[in-house]
Amino acid sequence: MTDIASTPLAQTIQSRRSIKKFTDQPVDKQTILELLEISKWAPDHGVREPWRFLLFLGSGMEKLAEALADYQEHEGSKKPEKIRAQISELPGALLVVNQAEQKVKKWEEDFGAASTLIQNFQLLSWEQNLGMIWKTGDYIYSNRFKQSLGIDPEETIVGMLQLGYFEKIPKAKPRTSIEEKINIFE
Ligand SMILES: Cc1cc2nc3c(=O)[nH]c(=O)nc-3n(C[C@H](O)[C@H](O)[C@H](O)COP(=O)(O)O)c2cc1C
Repeated sequence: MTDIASTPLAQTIQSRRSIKKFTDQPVDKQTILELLEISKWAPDHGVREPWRFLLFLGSGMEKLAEALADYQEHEGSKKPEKIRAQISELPGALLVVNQAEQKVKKWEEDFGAASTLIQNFQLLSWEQNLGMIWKTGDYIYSNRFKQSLGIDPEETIVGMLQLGYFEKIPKAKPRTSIEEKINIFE
């Protein structure tokens, strides 16, 4: 019988961690495109492919940094320059944006589909030693932030993935045994 926990996929799922600190190693555009081409094979109700992406790499990070600094300034933050510097220094970021959807059922299905695509992307990237963290700050709901990046207010930002290569893997936060979370009817 196969030992489920020791398959390569099981190992990748369990060892992946969110990464916040990256090395200076640049992230290659072609690698990201290849990873996304595979990640798109996600479960997706109606195969609506609700997503589109904004990829920022290298000096392109300044556009994202500017949008975030502008958002923070508008919100009354005294330190917009801090966020500008933090974001500009990142090797890359990917914004996952879902199409406008008014019906709750479809919106949730689309959010679920994009989330599974993101997890595919996280796991595949992990295999390539490319780390990331999925960020959902308040800015993702801001029309001002959206508009400064050409995102329609009706579109949904599913997440901002800050990404890059890394040296240190953070310790895993403990997870509860599924036995404590399941009711079985048999
Ligand atoms: C929908 C979603 C939103 C998240 N938003 C944030 C965020 O805004 N800031 C952050 O530090 N981590 C965020 N995370 C990452 C979680 O904090 C992280 O996955 C969790 O701490 C477990 O750590 P691990 O990914 O290393 O197992 C988010 C994760 C998900 C799935």
